[in-house]
Amino acid sequence: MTSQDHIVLAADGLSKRFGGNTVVDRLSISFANGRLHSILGPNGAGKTTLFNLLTKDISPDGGTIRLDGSDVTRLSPDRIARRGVARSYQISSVYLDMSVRDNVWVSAYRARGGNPLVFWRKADGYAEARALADACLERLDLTRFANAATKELSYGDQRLLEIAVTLAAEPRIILLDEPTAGLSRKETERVKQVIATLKGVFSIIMIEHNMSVVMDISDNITVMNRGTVLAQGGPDDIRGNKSVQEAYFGS
Ligand SMILES: Nc1ncnc2c1ncn2[C@@H]1O[C@H](COP(=O)(O)OP(=O)(O)OP(=O)(O)O)[C@@H](O)[C@H]1O
Repeated sequence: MTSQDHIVLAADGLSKRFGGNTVVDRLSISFANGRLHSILGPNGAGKTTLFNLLTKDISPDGGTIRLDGSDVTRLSPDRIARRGVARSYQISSVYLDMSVRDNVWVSAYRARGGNPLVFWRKADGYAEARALADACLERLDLTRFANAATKELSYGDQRLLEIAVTLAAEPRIILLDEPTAGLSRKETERVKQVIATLKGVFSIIMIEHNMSVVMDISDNITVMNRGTVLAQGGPDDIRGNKSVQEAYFGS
């Protein structure tokens, strides 16, 4: 077995209802180590709800979640995060008035157990958090903007900064929620290229509507519809899948 065969995160029979509405319906899915696994599906398919369940931001009504084979269904979001699962959100979560480096540094410092509000005391871990922040900026190709105010970045670079902030928690598994939403074609291309460089280093689960991004960089794709799995496979399998074409591409 190679390390890429190792299943880092898996859900089995996962369900979530809101009132009478079953939004995730006995869904089973697994994510392999170091792979980029995209989740596709029409609006309301249950993609974001699946993310919320995997990070335990909400609790399932049924089913189990396993992290490295052990049952984490009842763990808190904090405990899940401490075991290496981190998430970037659809809505921008960076502080616009802070410098680019400080945004990442705050995340690095907090993830290492420090309180960013007392950083001027130069508590233990300050220098390490700073080095980690700089490494995250480098990985996301943002080093040249480190001292700039975040509000001066293009929207595309702000989205990359959000990923840098996510990486500052030193996760093994990252969940990206529509990383190219609202970006121009050029910005989308840049974000796509940078995400591609994270493959292999991290296990990535990505909700994304942009079909060319998904097809170009994904190792695996799951298409969801009405809370269930409509199809799973590599980009070529999904492109050629008739029920996906009918349900999702409308042809
Ligand atoms: N907290 C909630 N309370 C009630 N209904 C909810 C809640 N969260 C999501 N839903 C409903 O669950 C369904 C699935 O929503 P979800 O956001 O998971 O879909 P999605 O596939 O991520 O869609 P999109 O692509 O539009 O983001 C929708 O009908 C939504 O209105």
